[in-house]
Amino acid sequence: MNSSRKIAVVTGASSGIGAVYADRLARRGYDLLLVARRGDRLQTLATRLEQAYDIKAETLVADLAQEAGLTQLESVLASNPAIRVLVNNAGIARLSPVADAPPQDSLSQIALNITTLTRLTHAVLPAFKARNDGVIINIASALALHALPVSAVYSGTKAFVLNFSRGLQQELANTGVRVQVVLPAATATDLWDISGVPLAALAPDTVMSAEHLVDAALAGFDQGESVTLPSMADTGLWARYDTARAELFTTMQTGQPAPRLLAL
Ligand SMILES: NC(=O)C1=CN([C@@H]2O[C@H](COP(=O)(O)OP(=O)(O)OC[C@H]3O[C@@H](n4cnc5c(N)ncnc54)[C@H](OP(=O)(O)O)[C@@H]3O)[C@@H](O)[C@H]2O)C=CC1
Ligand SMILES: N[C@@H](C=O)C(=O)O
Repeated sequence: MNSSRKIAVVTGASSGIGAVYADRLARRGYDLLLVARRGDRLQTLATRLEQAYDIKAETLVADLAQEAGLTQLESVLASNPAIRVLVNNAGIARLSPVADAPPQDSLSQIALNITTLTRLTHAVLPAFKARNDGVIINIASALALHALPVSAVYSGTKAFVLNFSRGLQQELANTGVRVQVVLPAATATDLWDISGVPLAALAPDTVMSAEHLVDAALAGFDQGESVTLPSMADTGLWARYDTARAELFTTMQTGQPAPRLLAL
């Protein structure tokens, strides 16, 4: 993924994983469009990266959970032919039982983690396909594969990101457009404290740094992985999981109720 003056767009670049993606893509020679709500942080990062890597970094201050901000970024993505990479990273977690949370907590996760990611993908795909070139990196989560009593909605949104990405990978298989989906496990970012579960409550040895996470995810990209679990050492585990998943799907195509479920 080296480039000469192509633009990478990183959503949620004002902190955490997105800020590290911005750094690493700048290091690879990309110009950047950094997007988030906190413009001061975006600008500080943009200035640092321009100086460090001799690239151009622009910022777009936008609330991607609101129509105005999302539409603004969609039109940039659809109209700037230099954009070759989209990192769909912006996301939030609100970790609590559904019964204890206001509906807005669920809706805000669905809006940013699902709707925004989907709309931004729609916005870049026509140009990527027409050029037969482009990269979309979607940040899901280990919780795409797992649900906790406090993560029903968050896990649901990340399961969407995983399945959306895997469907897209098949749709784009015969094109030059690559989609990578990344499933980080716990990573040391601000997300936790904002989510309602403090980072300090996690066992430190279960938490990866954002730098290690992004470097591992990009190493997975470079090695051709389409689904990257950055903290998973045994790739055979994923292979077995995915084989079992595919077998399950195939064996469900019987057109008949399973024998145990036949009415007595
Ligand atoms: N940390 C972890 O353990 C894990 C994180 N992830 C995923 O990684 C991604 C990045 O999160 P992470 O770096 O951890 O968390 P951070 O809270 O550090 O970063 C979230 C980013 O999203 C931006 N953002 C939040 N809301 C909006 C909005 N409405 N409009 C635009 N931008 C917004 C924030 O910027 P601003 O507030 O300035 O708008 C910030 O830049 C998320 O998708 C998350 O689900 C996945 C697995 C594990
Ligand atoms: N963001 C973390 C939990 O809420 C995760 O995705 O693991």
